[in-house]
Amino acid sequence: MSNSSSLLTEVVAGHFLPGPAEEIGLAVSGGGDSLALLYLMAEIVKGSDLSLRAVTVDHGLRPEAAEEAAMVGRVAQSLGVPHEVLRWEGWQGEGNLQDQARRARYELLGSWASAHGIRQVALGHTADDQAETFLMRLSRASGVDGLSGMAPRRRVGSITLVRPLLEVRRSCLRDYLQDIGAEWVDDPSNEDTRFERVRARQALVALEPLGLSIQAISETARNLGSVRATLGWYAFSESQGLVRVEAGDLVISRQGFRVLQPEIARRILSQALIWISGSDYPPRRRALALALEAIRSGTGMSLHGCLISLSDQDIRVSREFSAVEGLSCPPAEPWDGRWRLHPPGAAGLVEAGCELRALGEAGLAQCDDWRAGGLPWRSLLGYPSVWLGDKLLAAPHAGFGRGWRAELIRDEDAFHAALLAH
Ligand SMILES: Nc1ncnc2c1ncn2[C@@H]1O[C@H](COP(=O)(O)OP(=O)(O)OP(=O)(O)O)[C@@H](O)[C@H]1O
Repeated sequence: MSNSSSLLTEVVAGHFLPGPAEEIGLAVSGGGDSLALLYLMAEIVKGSDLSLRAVTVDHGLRPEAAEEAAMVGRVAQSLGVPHEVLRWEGWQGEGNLQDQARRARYELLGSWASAHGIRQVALGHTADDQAETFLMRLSRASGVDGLSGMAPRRRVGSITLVRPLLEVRRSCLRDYLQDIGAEWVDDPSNEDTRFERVRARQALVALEPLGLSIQAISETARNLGSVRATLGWYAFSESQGLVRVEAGDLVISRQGFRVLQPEIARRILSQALIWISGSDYPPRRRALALALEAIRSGTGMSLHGCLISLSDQDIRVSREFSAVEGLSCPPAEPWDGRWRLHPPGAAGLVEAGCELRALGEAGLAQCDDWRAGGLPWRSLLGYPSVWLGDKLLAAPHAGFGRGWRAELIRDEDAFHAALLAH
């Protein structure tokens, strides 16, 4: 092994410290970076308690994709690594293709890992990817969170995504592949200047003479990552004493919120809106600034499918009725991604044809005892209830219909913990 490849092996191995026997997942596209990762990891696990399992997602978008996936399969086999191909067939021909393909890929990877009991999945992102992302985010005037770029480890549901090459240059991996006589595939879209990432890559070449090197930019992203983690920690620690869950609402002490540093207040409010709405993304910075201003001046507002309302003591964030007005599902399914309703009785039998919907004014008008639960009227409109056609059968939060029980899927701990991760 040459000096440079033993250094590379050491860098990658540093991300998988010795521990109990474990199978590590590897997402390999067929591109040079993740293929190099496959070779390096195969070297690292030799004689250790670690084993590997590789996967390629075929998005079915390019005719060559199936052959590329088969090529990865051949390499994996030659290294004694089991390999599978997962196919994505979800493209409807509308919206942002790259974004949808990426989301689908992570979803497929997550279910694949869970099905194999894999807890860590390694990805081939490099320092170049990090610098490109930084530049793209800079053009959107991102804050600390956006500019921190990708983290070397990130927990997503029950798996941890590991990026052992985040400090390694792409050119270094190409040299390594050439040294060992390996082949890889260059995706033609990597040259397509219609993509912002490709334009960022070209701009980085132009910036290099100014000293704005990939190394320097990815180091800046790393430094900001450490600031992001610190801010997340402060937001987490403040939120423990300030925020509580009341049924499905988040209630924040107004007095405590008022004296928070603006950045910490922004993080807590942003996370509250994500937690209630179930959205993958935070609200836009500008919208969030308006909401913070509305809270400061004592008025509420609607944002991100949530209602922010104020009382003398509290800021209450609840689901906005209009965001869930048309939502219905069978009683056994989660409603709005955040509620499970359990029917009365041990057998849990449910009348045929009934469904879960938002309570709304029509439902609430039938609930004489709605005040007993202590939730404000406007919040209650967006709570789940059980209907048979136009007939309200149960509204557990409004004291209507016996025996039905509502359970929150994302609990209070999940709210606080998410502040650490974002
Ligand atoms: N189709 C895919 N199947 C499996 N893993 C993938 C796929 N596409 C991307 N990945 C994973 O995500 C990482 C980053 O994706 P990106 O789109 O930057 O990679 P790429 O340019 O397609 O390939 P590479 O990073 O391997 O050169 C890859 O290194 C790989 O680990």
